[in-house]
Amino acid sequence: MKIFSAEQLYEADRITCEKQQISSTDLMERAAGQIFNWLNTRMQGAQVPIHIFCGIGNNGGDGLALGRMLINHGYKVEVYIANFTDKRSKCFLINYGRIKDVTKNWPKLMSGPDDFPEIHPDDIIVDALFGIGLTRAIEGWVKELVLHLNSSPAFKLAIDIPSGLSANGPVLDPEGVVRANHTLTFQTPKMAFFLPKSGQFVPYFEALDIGLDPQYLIETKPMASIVLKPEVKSFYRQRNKYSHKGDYGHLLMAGGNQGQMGAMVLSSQAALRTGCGLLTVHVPKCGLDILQTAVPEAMAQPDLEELTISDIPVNWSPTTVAVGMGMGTKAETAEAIKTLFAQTEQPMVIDADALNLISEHQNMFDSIPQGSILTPHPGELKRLVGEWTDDYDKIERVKQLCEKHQLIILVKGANTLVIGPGLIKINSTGNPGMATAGSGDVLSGMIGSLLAQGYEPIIAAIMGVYLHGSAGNMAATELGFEAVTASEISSRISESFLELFREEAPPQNSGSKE
Ligand SMILES: NC(=O)C1=CN([C@@H]2O[C@H](COP(=O)(O)OP(=O)(O)OC[C@H]3O[C@@H](n4cnc5c(N)ncnc54)[C@H](OP(=O)(O)O)[C@@H]3O)[C@@H](O)[C@H]2O)[C@@H](O)CC1
Ligand SMILES: Nc1ncnc2c1ncn2[C@@H]1O[C@H](COP(=O)(O)OP(=O)(O)O)[C@@H](O)[C@H]1O
Ligand SMILES: [K+]
Repeated sequence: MKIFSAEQLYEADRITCEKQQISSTDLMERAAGQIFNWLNTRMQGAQVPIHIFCGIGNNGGDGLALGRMLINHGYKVEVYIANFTDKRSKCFLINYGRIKDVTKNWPKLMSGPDDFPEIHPDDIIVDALFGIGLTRAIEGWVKELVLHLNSSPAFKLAIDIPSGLSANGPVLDPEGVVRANHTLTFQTPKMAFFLPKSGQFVPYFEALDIGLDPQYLIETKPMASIVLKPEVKSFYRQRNKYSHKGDYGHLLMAGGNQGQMGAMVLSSQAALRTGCGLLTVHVPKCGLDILQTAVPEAMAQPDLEELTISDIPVNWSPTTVAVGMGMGTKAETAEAIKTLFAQTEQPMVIDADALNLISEHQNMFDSIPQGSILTPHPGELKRLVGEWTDDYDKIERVKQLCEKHQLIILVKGANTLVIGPGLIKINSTGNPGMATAGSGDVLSGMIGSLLAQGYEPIIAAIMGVYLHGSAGNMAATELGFEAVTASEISSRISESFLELFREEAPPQNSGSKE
């Protein structure tokens, strides 16, 4: 599913009106109609007071149109207008006129806190103050209005986007954002819904189809896109009946040091469960017994050193390499990584301490094989790209690095981003239970395994992140967030593959007869 910027959505609106020969007020009517349908389906005429707070732009126009539709269907509605300027949009004015035609209870013009209404906890608030046209932080008494709404426990429904959030820009004032319980957004979700600083204001959203021009939506390159099951399913490659383990790649995994051998155990198990044909694990001598005992399927290649990694021989040409998990950052390890990069041309997975070493020796960037996948967690990412000012600055820094060195870099967390040259993919699986030690090691093993099986690096990254989150979701469903461990995620990798092919149950017809 594509994510468009506010600018692209305005363009889509314009083209839609042009091609479908409708006015922007007609399009607004369609949009408000979709919100009305959503509410009407759920409320079934219930006389719960609905307070609609409108701004003076088109988001406010949506609110007015919705108010009219609800009034026409007998709902108990109060409409308020934040009358902070005379500069009202055309569609707002048209709908302001139209609502006055259907009710004597005209919208109440608010010009300060004295005009704020009391809201009962069981009422419903509709937030139509600002949409994607927000250009600056909400200030003055309008901000006080936002605080007033936020102080109410009433259910808050935001139209298009919670007021105070920019569709694709940083949060300007976290206090001045409507804390909506649910957001009904038009056509496609907005970037803000998926990034940590702004996403927290959008706990639940639904995208309502308002019939924007399909050709524009298909042909326009989005700013990002969300990875959903059908896309991942389309990447999956069926196994050939006559295949053998040599067909599924030989992954070399290098890492571990005294006290952190578990990382390699987790990665190795995850790699095998993700389907690579052969796995060789390169660990310091002290890790040999641990690995051979915990992961009997893997071959082990001991380092020359007892406690750390000092060389990673690849003269036997593994299909690909995943390096860095629990590896430590000793000087001899840095040398081993440099040699590994110099001797390898194929893309590899680079994680954890290998990333920390690259941060310390920035000239190593030049020798990373092109197409490699870097899997930093937020701390490692900061060391790689420097301190960012906001989520968008973070993305920009990562994009530049990807483009400069032709790399794929993950921005891990809720909604992990997979960023490659010219592309941003947003993962849709995963949960806070996955914020647990070793969960990233499982992910590196999975991506390394997919890479070894011949999936293109960008596909391996997207697929690995999706399946990892899906396995985490199944673990959380069974265990609850707190009890999710990296091993529990790993043990559900098989389920995450099977789930790709599970058909959704058809909707139950509650009115059906026996
Ligand atoms: N046909 C269509 O186009 C459709 C559009 N649709 C709807 O339109 C919405 C976008 O509408 P919009 O562009 O009118 O912007 P909106 O968010 O209502 O506010 C803009 C106004 O607020 C002002 N302003 C901004 N920030 C401010 C601040 N902090 N404090 C104070 N003022 C501030 C700004 O003033 P300015 O920045 O120019 O000074 C301007 O006057 C979209 O989200 C969707 O709901 C749907 O109906 C589908 C069809
Ligand atoms: N709140 C969250 N929601 C979804 N996924 C999360 C969340 N927190 C962490 N994760 C996922 O868990 C993994 C954690 O990786 P990382 O921090 O590298 O773990 P470790 O270093 O312990 O192996 C990442 O894949 C990340 O996307
Ligand atoms: K809004």
